[in-house]
Amino acid sequence: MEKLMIAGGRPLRGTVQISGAKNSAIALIPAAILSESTVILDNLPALSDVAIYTELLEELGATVRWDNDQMVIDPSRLVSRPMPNGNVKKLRASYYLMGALLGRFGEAVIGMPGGCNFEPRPIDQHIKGFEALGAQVSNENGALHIRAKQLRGAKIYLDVVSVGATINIMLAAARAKGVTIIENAAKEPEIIDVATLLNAMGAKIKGAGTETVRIEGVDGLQGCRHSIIPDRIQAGTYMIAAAATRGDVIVDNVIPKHLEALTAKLQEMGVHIYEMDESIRVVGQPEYESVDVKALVYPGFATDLQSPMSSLLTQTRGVSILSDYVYSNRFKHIPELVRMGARIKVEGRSAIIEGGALSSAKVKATDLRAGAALVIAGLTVAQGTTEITGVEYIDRGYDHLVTNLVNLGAEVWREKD
Ligand SMILES: CC(=O)N[C@H]1[C@@H](OP(=O)(O)OP(=O)(O)OC[C@H]2O[C@@H](n3ccc(=O)[nH]c3=O)[C@H](O)[C@@H]2O)O[C@H](CO)[C@@H](O)[C@@H]1O
Ligand SMILES: C=C(OP(=O)(O)O)C(=O)O
Repeated sequence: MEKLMIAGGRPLRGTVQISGAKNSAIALIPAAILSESTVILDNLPALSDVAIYTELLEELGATVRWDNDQMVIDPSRLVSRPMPNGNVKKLRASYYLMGALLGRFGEAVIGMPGGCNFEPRPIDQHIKGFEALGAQVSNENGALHIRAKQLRGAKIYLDVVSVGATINIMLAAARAKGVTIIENAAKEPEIIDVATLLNAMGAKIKGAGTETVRIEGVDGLQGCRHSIIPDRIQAGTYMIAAAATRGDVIVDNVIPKHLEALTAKLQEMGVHIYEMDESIRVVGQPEYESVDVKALVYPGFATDLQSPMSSLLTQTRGVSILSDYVYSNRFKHIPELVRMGARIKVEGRSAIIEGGALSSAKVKATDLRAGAALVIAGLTVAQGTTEITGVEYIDRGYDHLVTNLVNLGAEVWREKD
């Protein structure tokens, strides 16, 4: 096991290149198996979740070649083998194998997914969708058995706006007979990315990115080449880190529109932001106003940026209220920030954050974005060294983190724990 060491207090300065989006990649890789011929994914991030997904596809019989930021997936020999345990339990997104295998073979046996455990992550809406398409679903010894003689298009109204359910239903419906309409669908950019890949494979999907997605099922899908969208959460994390360290950073290879909720909030605090076509420059200021932030479904403020944002809010000169309306208990990073001297109280789905300087401490990342929050906090601390354990969570979502931060002038390194 390794730990991350940060001697903070240095403003980040320079340019950081953002890789492809984790939350797209972990849906696009399973989506590729709906095809019977080779799919090439470009702009792939070098993340542990991607490595685990590669193994999952290989266990199912696919041939996968992953070189730098490109993955070549040949799913022609893939079979729908039961996957009750093992790698499926290591990541939340293994649940996309349910929709993909169901779409291609009419059956899937997949263990209940794992992933970052900040609070329960139900999949009832995914199951409701599969059932509406004509599948029979049963939970046997912790694995879902999903079978359909023939998937048939249906109208599905999601009770909650869910990224995972929207994508999973799209995957299965892509090869159903007839038309499926998903109402109250999630609108995240990663959903558009999956629909773009599927359409390039020959699917007929319209409306991805709106609350109504229409999928006309087709008999077969073929290979294609697709480039993954930039990771808006990594980009947002570097933007927040630049502001928190009073730095001056160009975050490059981004789609600025995907970051609008964050940009607006940073501007409200007093951070200077300059948007260009594919990059955003963030210029930190000596003092910031406190603000209230509500994490919501897209295009609202992303729940994945809520934890990193909490560290920045400790740098204001007032009291901020940070609420999460997607995951009401996603606050496991708060006790660790308090260990670093932050004055934060959690009340219901909100953290009440009083501005003030932080100090170095030994802290633990308990999930991916909690880890990002602690990195940002550590970067702001001028005295001493912050030690962060639980680096394996951070590796799920931030590729080349140490190199990127060092290139921006930070003093950060990894050590054996
Ligand atoms: C809408 C939203 O912001 N989704 C985020 C969520 O996606 P993720 O796909 O994990 O979560 P969903 O979008 O599916 O869930 C949104 C909400 O719906 C609830 N729910 C979901 C599915 C279901 O079957 N039943 C149910 O009740 C969840 O508990 C949650 O409160 O976490 C990901 C990783 O942190 C983020 O990248 C996504 O942007
Ligand atoms: C928690 C996250 O990932 P996952 O949903 O894949 O566990 C995240 O991206 O912040």
